[in-house]
Amino acid sequence: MKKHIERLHQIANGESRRIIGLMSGTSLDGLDIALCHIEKSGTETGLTLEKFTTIPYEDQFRDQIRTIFAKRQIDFQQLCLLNPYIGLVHGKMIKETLANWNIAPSDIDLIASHGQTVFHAPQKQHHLPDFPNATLQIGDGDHIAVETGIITISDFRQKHIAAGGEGAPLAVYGDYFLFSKKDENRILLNMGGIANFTYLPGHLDAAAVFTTDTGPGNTLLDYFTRKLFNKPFDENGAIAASGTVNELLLNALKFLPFFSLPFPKTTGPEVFNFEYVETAIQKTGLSSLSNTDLIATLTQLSADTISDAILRTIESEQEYRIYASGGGAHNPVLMQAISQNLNQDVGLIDELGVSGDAKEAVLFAVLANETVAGMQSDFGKKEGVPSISMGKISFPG
Ligand SMILES: Nc1ncnc2c1ncn2[C@@H]1O[C@H](COP(=O)(O)OP(=O)(O)OP(=O)(O)O)[C@@H](O)[C@H]1O
Ligand SMILES: CC(=O)N[C@H]1[C@@H]2OC[C@@H](O2)[C@@H](O)[C@@H]1O[C@H](C)C(=O)O
Repeated sequence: MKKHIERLHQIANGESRRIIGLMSGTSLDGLDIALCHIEKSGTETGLTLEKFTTIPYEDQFRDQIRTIFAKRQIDFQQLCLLNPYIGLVHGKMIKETLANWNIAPSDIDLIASHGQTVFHAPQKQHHLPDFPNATLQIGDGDHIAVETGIITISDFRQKHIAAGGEGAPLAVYGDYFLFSKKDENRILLNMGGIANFTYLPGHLDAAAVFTTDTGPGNTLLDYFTRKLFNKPFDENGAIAASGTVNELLLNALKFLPFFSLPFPKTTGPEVFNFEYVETAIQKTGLSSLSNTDLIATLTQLSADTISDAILRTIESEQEYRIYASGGGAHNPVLMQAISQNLNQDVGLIDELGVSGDAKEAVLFAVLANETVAGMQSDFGKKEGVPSISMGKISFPG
């Protein structure tokens, strides 16, 4: 309808935009909602995080998603039902949050919805030569738009794949626009279910920006903490701190094709799951391993594989500073182990003015801002960072 196109045109040409960024990641902990006020675009992007909240998922909702999450065999009807249902639930969460904030939906220009990743299958993982990289996020954008009355941009990852990427990590774009700093080489490390980082060179050349997943962040920790301790996660690393790293198992866990693939690469819980750890335990022939030692070992695995990936990216002697975000930044055992491996303090992204818990949701708002109001930014020919706009536009009526 013409009125929607005209509204979009108006939003695109406005001085600034109010965009709600949404993120519901691989940890399935809840929906992050970041209300952002964004001026301009690209490297001139000016961001103010007006409000942020995380709406925790109810157990039943999380369990529904888990029936299909990162599984090769699923009930196809369940997938079909969850696609609109997640969109609807997210839409309701946004409406309730806006009501709590006393903000009318008509005062919001756009919603940027990541959706729920249910399967991630880069070619390096599925090994089927006739098929491209693939990834699937559900929680349909049309449902969010109709439920909230707000124009919604969603499904960001498909264009990245169409342009030669693996569909992730996408944080790199917003990282570059918001956090590049002249004369400081920066590593922005995000530790969610899966860990990834962006390298931002101090000379600011976009063509030298680099990003990759590194492997597990919290996904294995969460799984085994749930299974063995009946807790959702290892709060403040307390369990890991009470255990001892088992070097035999640690080495067996590192013996995985993913870790020897060249960078950049992406992954997910399709690889880093119960079977992966069980296979490694069996290979070691360990007859007994305490539950706390297992958590300590998995924490060290995340720390070592993150540190190793950073060291392989950074040229020796090059100075750099690390800023961490995501739930893993709240785990002092994980943070300390990375700091020890890299022989330097690991800072928090909060030092740069954005809360580490909000960062990913903010970055999707920035991606939507680029889609609607950006001039094309040129990231050169770097693998994994195609110079494209992303997301599909859903109108509310
Ligand atoms: N206080 C804490 N101590 C230890 N770990 C924590 C703490 N708070 C959060 N976490 C970890 O952070 C996880 C949530 O992280 P986050 O929300 O960044 O992940 P996500 O966005 O779902 O994942 P991804 O970025 O991979 O998509 C929790 O599941 C938990 O493992
Ligand atoms: C397919 C998918 O959802 N990948 C996520 C996941 O969670 C962390 C890591 O793996 C990252 O590559 C990505 O998310 C962030 C937001 C990204 O695209 O930058």
